Amino acid sequence: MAKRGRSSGSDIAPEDKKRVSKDSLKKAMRIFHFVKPYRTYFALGFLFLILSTATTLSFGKLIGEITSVIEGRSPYSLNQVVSFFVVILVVQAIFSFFRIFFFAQVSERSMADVRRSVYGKIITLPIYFFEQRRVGELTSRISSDVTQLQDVLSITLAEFFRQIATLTVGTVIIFYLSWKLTLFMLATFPVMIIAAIFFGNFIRKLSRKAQDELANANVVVEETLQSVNVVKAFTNERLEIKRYSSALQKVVNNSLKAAKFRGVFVSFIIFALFGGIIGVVWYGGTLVLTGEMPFSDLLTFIIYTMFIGGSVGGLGDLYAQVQKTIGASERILEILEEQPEVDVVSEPTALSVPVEGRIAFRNVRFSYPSRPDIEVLKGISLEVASGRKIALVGQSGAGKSTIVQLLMRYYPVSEGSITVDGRNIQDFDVTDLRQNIAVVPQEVMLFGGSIKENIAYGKPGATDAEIMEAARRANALEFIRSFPEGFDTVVGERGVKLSGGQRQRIAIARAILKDPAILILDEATSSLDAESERLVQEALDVLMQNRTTIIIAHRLATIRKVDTIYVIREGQIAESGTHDELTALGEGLYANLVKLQFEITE
Ligand SMILES: Nc1ncnc2c1ncn2[C@@H]1O[C@H](COP(=O)(O)OP(=O)(O)OP(=O)(O)O)[C@@H](O)[C@H]1O
Repeated sequence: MAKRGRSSGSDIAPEDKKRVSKDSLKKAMRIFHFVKPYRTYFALGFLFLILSTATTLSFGKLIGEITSVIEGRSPYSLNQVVSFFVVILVVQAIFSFFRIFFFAQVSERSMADVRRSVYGKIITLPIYFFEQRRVGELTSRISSDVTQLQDVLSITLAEFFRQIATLTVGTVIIFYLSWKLTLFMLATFPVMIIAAIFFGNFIRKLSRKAQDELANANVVVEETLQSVNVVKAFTNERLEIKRYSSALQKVVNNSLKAAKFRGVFVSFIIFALFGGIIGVVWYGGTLVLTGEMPFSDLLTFIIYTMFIGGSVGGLGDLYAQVQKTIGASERILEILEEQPEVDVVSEPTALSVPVEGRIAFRNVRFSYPSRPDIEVLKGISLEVASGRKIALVGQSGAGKSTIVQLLMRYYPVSEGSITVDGRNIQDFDVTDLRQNIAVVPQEVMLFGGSIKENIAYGKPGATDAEIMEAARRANALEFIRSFPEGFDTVVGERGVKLSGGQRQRIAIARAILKDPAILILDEATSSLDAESERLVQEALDVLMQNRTTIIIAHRLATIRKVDTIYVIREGQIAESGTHDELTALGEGLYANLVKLQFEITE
């Protein structure tokens, strides 16, 4: 029944070329409301950031002071200054520790909150949302986009502040030391700033492209590992390696191109920086020689100039970080703003009146949101009285699964209505509705965990006795007991592989435990051996008792006893009636299907 989401390459990552405008910043800032609960930590972190930056900034002055002592122009002794230096170093270390400690508190906790919210939102979104996205794209929201935000909180923000503080305080200090030399030095800066902005932008675009290419390459890995059986069955290992290699080659080409420009950029900055320093040393030396400036001031000046140069160089990088973060937070906010279909915030309340399970489809028309031009259901009307059983038969692609997906409210109908107990399903709380429906799917999916946990998925919190009783009624007790660990046997990806029939009986046990008014059976297309078939059929008979049941039937032998059979053809009901009525039609569709299956099984 479950169809895999259609994936399209075009929507892999919404473009990230966000300009750092006032608007985009303001929008991205909304993500900071996740920081609010931790604002005390944040304030403390910031305080220590200011203190540690101030102590770092004092190093330049201290080195100047030591030179002053050597020149014999200081009232302090060398030991005094050096001891003070050591004290400052220790204090700086303590400040830095607390800065990191408090910022980590904020970033780790708030980002876990972001991840929780994003996951909570994603899992409650309607099915059609997942058909428009790749799973990899969604997981990268929770992993890499949030990591990007986390980096900003833990590193970038501190760096940004440090650079700005260094820039302003440093400039004030050097102005104070010698305005002439400062003006001389500042002459080199505009060149660097213009180059930084120009190159920075360009390099960022290139890196972004390389990142996209890497994401594309990862999609190959993800898809093929997920469906490794298919790859192997078609012996397409070589083909996939080739596909991955060519995707990787694109990554390498792009990254190398970006690296070339980054190399030019960095060497230019280094050249300009040291060129500036040489110029400053030359001019400063002249000032010292003419007696306009003491040598220790020149040394202090040079150290601060280096500080300032470093922060200007770093600002370009930080700008890129900020841009990336805006992109990341916009993508996260986009998901957070989606409309969920399930409310997980308020406690679920029990329905005031239990559902009886009367189902009616009235002239239901439907197109999948991903393919609005193709009408899959073209006016389906059917009724099932409470506790009755119907079967949907018809060729593959006729629309059988779609009918039950609409009943589950995975998608809204385009026209017409579906009612349960006379009430439109749109008016139900979606959780209430689905709590009253159990599905035994074609392909039973087991979660990694014990058999007990897998059965309890039908009713979280069920007691051991309830689980065992459900397993017994589902004819599953015997095979479960045959495992040495019994109910604690781990199944799923890393555990014991269960056979198709065993998995189905687990699904039946789940449904028995859930005890819903409405049951949907999607018959497995692959047939089981006679013994398994008997066990499953017996379990199903138990499960179906007193429940409204819709069977998506592939093997007609199993539906002889149902109350009404609906033959679906191209989204319409072509025939309906009991098995006997329909076979009596002679040249009818159902009669032909029966003949066909009969011939095949013969
Ligand atoms: N999620 C989807 N998005 C778009 N089209 C879909 C989706 N699921 C099914 N379809 C299309 O809707 C039509 C009906 O599919 P449906 O799965 O309901 O058929 P079915 O009768 O259950 O077939 P089968 O017996 O093979 O499961 C098909 O043409 C199918 O391609």
